Amino acid sequence: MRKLTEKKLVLASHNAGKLREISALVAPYDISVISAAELGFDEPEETEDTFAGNARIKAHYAAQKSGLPALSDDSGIMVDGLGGAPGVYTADWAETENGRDFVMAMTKTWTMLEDNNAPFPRNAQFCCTLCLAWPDGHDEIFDGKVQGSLTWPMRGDMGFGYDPIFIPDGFDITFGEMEASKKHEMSHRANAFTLLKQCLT
Ligand SMILES: O=c1nc[nH]c2c1ncn2[C@H]1C[C@H](O)[C@@H](COP(=O)(O)OP(=O)(O)OP(=O)(O)O)O1
Ligand SMILES: [Mg+2]
Repeated sequence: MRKLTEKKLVLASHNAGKLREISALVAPYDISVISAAELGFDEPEETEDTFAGNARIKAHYAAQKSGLPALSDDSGIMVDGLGGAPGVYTADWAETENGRDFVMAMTKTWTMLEDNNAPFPRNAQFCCTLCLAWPDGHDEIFDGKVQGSLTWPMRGDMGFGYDPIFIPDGFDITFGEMEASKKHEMSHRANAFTLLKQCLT
């Protein structure tokens, strides 16, 4: 396992919600971060069908372009009653002509569960793969998950994406209703980051 000796890191994401969360997770480590979005990098096409495959594409792309180590996040929600969909395609399900619409994507997800008469609890898991890549082509990969169930209607306006309908196991509030500091203790992203920490210390 390679450690990050550099004190500068590119966050290889264009998602403001993720950037906010990853910045907070990295904050204690005395590493200055800049996002691929701030550097004006375009988004590479996510052509793989696994979280790790797409995380690798994003991190290596930003590391090559910047000449700095880069950290990417590929994530999504896997819904049991939909055979694990939308999974790697979570962001794609929200795509419209006018950009992403997660209210539409969540409505579609719930409607499909209703149409399937899916039993309760409607279990789902958030998955996150973090990839730390260096300009020389080396990378380290870490996976995190959090189990929970889906609820309807949407609740809470904190967080992003599917947060308003996801209740993590052991709680009675959605990620949309949860303080960021609490989500950072137990989310899929936090769990992957706990493993990544070995590269930072
Ligand atoms: O904590 C989360 N809370 C709610 N929703 C979430 C979360 N984590 C991932 N998600 C959903 C929304 C996101 O759009 C998609 C991942 O898609 P994914 O391609 O990995 O990210 P993205 O395109 O939004 O940003 P980017 O690729 O620039 O990092 O899964
Ligand atoms: Mg993406």
